[in-house]
Amino acid sequence: MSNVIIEVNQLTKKFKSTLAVRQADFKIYKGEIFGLIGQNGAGKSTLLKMIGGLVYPSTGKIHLFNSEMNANHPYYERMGLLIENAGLYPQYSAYDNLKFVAMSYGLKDHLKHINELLELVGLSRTNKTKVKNYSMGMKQRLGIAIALMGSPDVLILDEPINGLDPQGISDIRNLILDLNSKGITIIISSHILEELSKVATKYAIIHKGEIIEIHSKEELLLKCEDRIEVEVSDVKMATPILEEHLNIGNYKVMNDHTVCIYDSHIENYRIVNALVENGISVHSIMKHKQSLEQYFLERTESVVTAHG
Ligand SMILES: Nc1ncnc2c1ncn2[C@@H]1O[C@H](COP(=O)(O)OP(=O)(O)OP(=O)(O)O)[C@@H](O)[C@H]1O
Repeated sequence: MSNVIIEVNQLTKKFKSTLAVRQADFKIYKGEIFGLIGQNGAGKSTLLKMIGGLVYPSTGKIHLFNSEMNANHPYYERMGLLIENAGLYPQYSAYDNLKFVAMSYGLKDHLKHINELLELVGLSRTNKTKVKNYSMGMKQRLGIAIALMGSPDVLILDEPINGLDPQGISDIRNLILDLNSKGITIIISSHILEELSKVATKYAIIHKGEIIEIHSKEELLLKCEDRIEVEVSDVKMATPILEEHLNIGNYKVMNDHTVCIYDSHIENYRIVNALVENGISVHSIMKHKQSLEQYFLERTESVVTAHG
């Protein structure tokens, strides 16, 4: 049996003249914590809304549990969503909020699970405290409890740590790991890679509507180690040599004298030899370990690649 829970093929969403998501293609496997990372406006929410059935794709397909999705598909019941705000009733307690959701979704059977859910998200001691007096973190945890109401197999969380204080972030992170250990596949978006890195097992970088890279955690960490910074006399003369003599396409010009090469297989001496033999002075060459955040920012700025 396939472990693929969600598969999107050539998924595109256009809002009038805005291409919010362009030809997204990926699979999410059972048990993963799939991190979607992108700057503001990159298309994260739109992509998650399409997967969650809240926005209809312009073109492309979504398969959930090996079935092609269409509007009103019953498989949507196997997904819990926290996208934008959870639509809480501020004048009521967490318990009452969950009760209202259970009633309005016709999930009467789930009423008996409310206390378990409150326990799970760490809100069991809030008793009659009104939601309007909750911290942002508590509201987010209640939003997650609501998303968990129908005992979903997949949980979609859009920027769940946005605006939270360090304690709130840590609580949500622990909750995500706990839920995942109970078998729930999680899709989570953020614009902070460093934060996502504390939970995600897979990373998709979305930039201007396009999924530009997908990596496992191990691949991403490896990528961050593989940056060679070369300081030369003239960077404009150096880059054609890197391309033509060493077939290096994945680099970024940092300034007039510095170029960063993102290629793990090339030895330093080959770079130095090629440059020097072609009349370029090499002032320094150094392998750098990059922070995840730097890596993400550089990927989503103007990284020069072989194909432009
Ligand atoms: N309903 C809509 N109508 C028109 N344009 C939209 C709509 N929803 C999103 N967009 C546009 O699509 C693009 C992607 O937006 P989206 O909200 O998916 O990005 P995001 O990565 O979630 O950003 P943010 O973190 O700021 O929410 C943006 O240019 C946005 O203005």
